[in-house]
Amino acid sequence: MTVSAPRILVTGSAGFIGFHTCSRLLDQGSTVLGIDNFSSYYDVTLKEKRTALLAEKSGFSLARISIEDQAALEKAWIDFKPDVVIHLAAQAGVRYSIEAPRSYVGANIVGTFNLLELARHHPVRHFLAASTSSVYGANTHMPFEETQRTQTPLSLYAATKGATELIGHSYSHLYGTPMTFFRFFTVYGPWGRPDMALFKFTRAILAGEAIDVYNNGAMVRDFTYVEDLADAIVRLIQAVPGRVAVEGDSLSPVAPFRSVNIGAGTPTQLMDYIGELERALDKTAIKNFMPMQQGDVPATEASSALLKHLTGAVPETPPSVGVPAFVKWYLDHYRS
Ligand SMILES: O=C(O)[C@H]1O[C@H](OP(=O)(O)OP(=O)(O)OC[C@H]2O[C@@H](n3ccc(=O)[nH]c3=O)[C@H](O)[C@@H]2O)[C@H](O)[C@@H](O)[C@H]1O
Repeated sequence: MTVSAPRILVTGSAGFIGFHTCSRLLDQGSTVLGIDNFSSYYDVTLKEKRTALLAEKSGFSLARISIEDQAALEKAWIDFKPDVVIHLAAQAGVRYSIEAPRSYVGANIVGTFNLLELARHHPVRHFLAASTSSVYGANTHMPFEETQRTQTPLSLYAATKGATELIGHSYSHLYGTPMTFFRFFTVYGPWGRPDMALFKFTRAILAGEAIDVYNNGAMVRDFTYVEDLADAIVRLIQAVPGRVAVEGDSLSPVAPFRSVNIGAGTPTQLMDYIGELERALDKTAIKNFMPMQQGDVPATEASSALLKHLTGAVPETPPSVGVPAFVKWYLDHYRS
């Protein structure tokens, strides 16, 4: 699939999902401006290495700025003149939002607001932004459909992401900006985030250390392989919200705005995910079973029907393929 919009501004380009998204866009011939502040939330060398790979591709440029720095952001935006914006920069992590709540308000609320203000004054063809499956919060009706209520977040992380969807909707209504908010479901794969389960477990198992297994392992996640996710993001660029709703659509009745799940709809038990990792590493994990953590949700399962309607494809890579792919990358990256 080709991307007709040639100039794409991607925030969070040094991040896990930003890196994979930029990589795919550049391979398809787009011109990409990456924006990233290289936050020290996790190992900055990983972000530098991802960026070095992007810099080898033609069409990529980088602005090392924070989305909280409105003046710097505005200059970068005006100089680049994007047709499309893909906003992935965020303070991520569900459980860390208990420890460091203020960083979530700054990056997620203020940062997103700055970008929306720029889209208001310098219109783009499509503004796409990352939200999360965590917005479904206390909902228990599975699969999670985009038309469900999302008023019961269980963490500040989820609350800030839900708030950006609401703020986005108001701007889409007021200024006519076409907007799509992606709800990601536990994304994993090569170049992954060191604060997430797969990376933490791999490091611990290889070091002969115990892994912490929350809620005694009684957790379910609709894990999404990152290559599938990047493919869905790129396809959704073309699905500019208009006036006509498709079946099961979350399209706003008053604005060119929708939220869409990016998930496979094939949930996996946490213990099975750990089992895939043990097989890939050929090592049994020492397991430290722990209680439920504050802010966590016990289960997620995406309805992928809307994504299928909009793009013709849904994530298909199962953990039995994706987990070994992560392990191969991890061993190549850290053992060479
Ligand atoms: O889709 C989302 O809404 C979120 O996905 C991701 O959150 P999670 O689903 O929590 O991912 P992840 O850490 O891989 O934990 C996976 C499972 O392992 C459990 N888990 C985790 C760590 C640990 O040490 N032990 C453990 O049992 C853990 O309790 C969970 O059951 C993103 O980080 C987040 O930014 C957000 O986008």
